[in-house]
Amino acid sequence: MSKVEQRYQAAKERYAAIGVDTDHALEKLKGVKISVHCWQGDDVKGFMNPDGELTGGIMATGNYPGAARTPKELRADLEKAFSLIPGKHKLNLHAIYVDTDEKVDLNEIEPKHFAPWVEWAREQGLGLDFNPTFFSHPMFKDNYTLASPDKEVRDFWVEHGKRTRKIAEYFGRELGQTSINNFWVPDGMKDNPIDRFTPRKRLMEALDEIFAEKLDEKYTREAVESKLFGLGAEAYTVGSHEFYMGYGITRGKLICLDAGHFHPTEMISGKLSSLALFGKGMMLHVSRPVRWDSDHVVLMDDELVEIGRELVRNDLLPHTHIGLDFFDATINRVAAWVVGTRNTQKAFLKAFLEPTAELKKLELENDFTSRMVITEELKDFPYSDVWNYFCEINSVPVGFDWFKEVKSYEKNVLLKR
Ligand SMILES: C[C@H](O)[C@H](O)[C@@H](O)C(=O)CO
Ligand SMILES: [Mn+2]
Repeated sequence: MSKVEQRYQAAKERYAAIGVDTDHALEKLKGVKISVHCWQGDDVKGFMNPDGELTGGIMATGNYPGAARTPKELRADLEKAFSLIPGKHKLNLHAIYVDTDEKVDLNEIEPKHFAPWVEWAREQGLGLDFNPTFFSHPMFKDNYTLASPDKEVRDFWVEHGKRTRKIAEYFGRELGQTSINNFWVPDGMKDNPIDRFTPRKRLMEALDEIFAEKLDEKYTREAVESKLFGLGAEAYTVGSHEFYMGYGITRGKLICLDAGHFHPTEMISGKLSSLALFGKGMMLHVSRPVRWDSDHVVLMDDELVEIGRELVRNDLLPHTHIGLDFFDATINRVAAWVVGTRNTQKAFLKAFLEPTAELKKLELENDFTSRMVITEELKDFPYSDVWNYFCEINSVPVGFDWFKEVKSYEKNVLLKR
C-alpha cells in the first residue's frame, strides 16, 4: 500500500466516525466536470487578430514568458495542464480561437474552422464548450455590439451569435457531450446614461433574433452572463444581472454567474439556491475578483468553499455547469490553470466530505451550537489525504509534484518560445 493510500485509510476512519463515506465522496468528485477556459493560455488574444487590442472592458496584465501563440502551442499547454488535473473535463473555447489557414471574420465562422479542436478534444476525451466573442473587434463600436443603435453593428453581431450556435451544436454532436454556448456582451457606458431602457430592449431583441432557430438541446444549450461594470463601462452595463435573470428565465436559457461580476461584497454562492428554484439551470464562471472584476486565479478562499457547499448541500450540481474564468499574465499560465482547476475540485471534495444530512437535521432542530461546532471541527479534518488519494488513483501528481512538472515544461518548452 502506498503512503498516500495509508494516509487515505486513516482519513477514511476519521470521516466514518462522523458518518461520512470517503469512497462515496470520491465517486461524486469523479463526476464533477470542470470547463477549463482556453483564454488563460494566451491572455485572451485568440488567433484571429492576436496583435489587436483586448477590448470589451476586460484586461490581462503582465508579461510572463511563454504565452501560446498558435492553436498547436495552446493545445500543448492545455495537455500539460490536463495531465496534472485529476478526472476528465471540458475545454471552453472562445470564437476568436479559430484554427484555420483561411482569413475568416467573426460573422463568417463555421464549424470547419474549429475542426482541429474537435479532433484534439476527441483524442483527449474532452468535451468542448463555446463562447461568442463580442469584443476585440472593430465592430465593437462606441462600447456597443448587440445593443448598438446602429443596425449595421447589431446585424454583424447577430450573425456572429447565430454562427456560434452552429459551432456549439457541431461540438455537441461530434463529441457526444452537450456544448454550453455562453453569451457575454460587454455593452455599456462610461458615464450615467439618460436612457437605460432602450439599449436593453435592443439587446433583448437581438438575442431573441440569435436564438430564434431551435437547436437540439442534446447538442447545445445557451447560457447568458451578466456583469455589473467593465473598464470604460463603469456607469452602466446593458446586460445586468436583473436583465439576464429575466431573460434566462423567460427564454429557458442557463443563467451564468461570474464570481467577479457583482458588487465587491456580493457573493454568488448566496444566489445559487434562489436561481435554482426558478431558472432552467446555471452556469458558473468561477473566478476571483480582487477589488474589481480582476479575473485572478481561483484560490481556496471562503467564497470558493461556499460555492462548493451550496451546490453540493442542495444537490444543484446536476443543474449547474462549472466553468472557470481567470487570466493572469504575471505567472506561469499552465500553473494558473492547474491551481485554479484543482482548487475548484477541492472545494467540491470538501463539500462532499461534510455530514450534510446530519447538519440539516441539527438546523431544523434549532441546534445551532452543534451546527457551529461540527462545521468548525470539520475544517481541521484531513481532507487533503482524501484529495491526494484522488490524485493518485487518477494517475496525476500528488501535492507539490505537479509543480515540478510545470517548472520543467517551462524550462524545456515555454521559455524557448
Ligand atoms: C473572456 C470571457 O468570456 C470573459 O471574461 C467573460 O466571461 C467575462 O467574464 C467578462 O468580464
Ligand atoms: Mn466570465
